[in-house]
Amino acid sequence: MMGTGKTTVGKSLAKKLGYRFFDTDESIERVANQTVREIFEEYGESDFRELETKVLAELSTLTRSAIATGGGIVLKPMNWSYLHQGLIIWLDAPVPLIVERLREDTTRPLLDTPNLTDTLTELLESRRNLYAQADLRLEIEADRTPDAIADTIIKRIPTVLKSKPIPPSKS
Ligand SMILES: Nc1ncnc2c1ncn2[C@@H]1O[C@H](COP(=O)(O)OP(=O)(O)OP(=O)(O)O)[C@@H](O)[C@H]1O
Ligand SMILES: O=C(O)C1=C[C@@H](O)[C@@H](O)[C@H](O)C1
Repeated sequence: MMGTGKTTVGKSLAKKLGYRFFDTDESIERVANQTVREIFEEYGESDFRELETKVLAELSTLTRSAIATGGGIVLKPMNWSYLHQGLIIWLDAPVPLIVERLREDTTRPLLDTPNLTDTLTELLESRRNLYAQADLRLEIEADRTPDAIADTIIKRIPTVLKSKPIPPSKS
């Protein structure tokens, strides 16, 4: 979900593990040479989602990488086959915390709304069952630093891997 810390925590996680870090939004912006907002405005959400799937397909072949995805990656069933190439982590932050973090942010077109709390609540509720398909769910509390959250993830990875061994990749 937007603003839960995927990019911030993902970078910390990658550093601690000695992995590379990628962000699907950033990759999309590089490929399209446009911002996410510009893509939404010029071509619409559907074209953005297609680009997102293409980028995810490429990133999912990489090994030793932490990948922060856009919060809407869960919407397309096809994306799940790519997500399942890795270990999927859901950062489950409460709406008031996301509101606090994103109040001043204008980069997310789905949040162009007069009532951020209502919009985020609706979005989260419509996606909750999809996010719940993740391999690991972490409840995000306001006072936890990105490093502390990354440490918790690292501690819990061995247990998750017992029920989901990650297949070797080609690259
Ligand atoms: N643990 C944290 N403590 C304090 N601030 C945080 C924490 N995690 C993220 N933030 C802040 O919250 C904002 C959103 O974080 P971030 O961009 O990492 O979220 P995201 O899940 O990647 O969002 P999106 O998917 O919409 O790009 C940023 O300003 C970031 O600095
Ligand atoms: O949750 C979403 O649907 C989105 C999240 C952002 O990271 C971007 O991928 C885009 O703004 C859409």
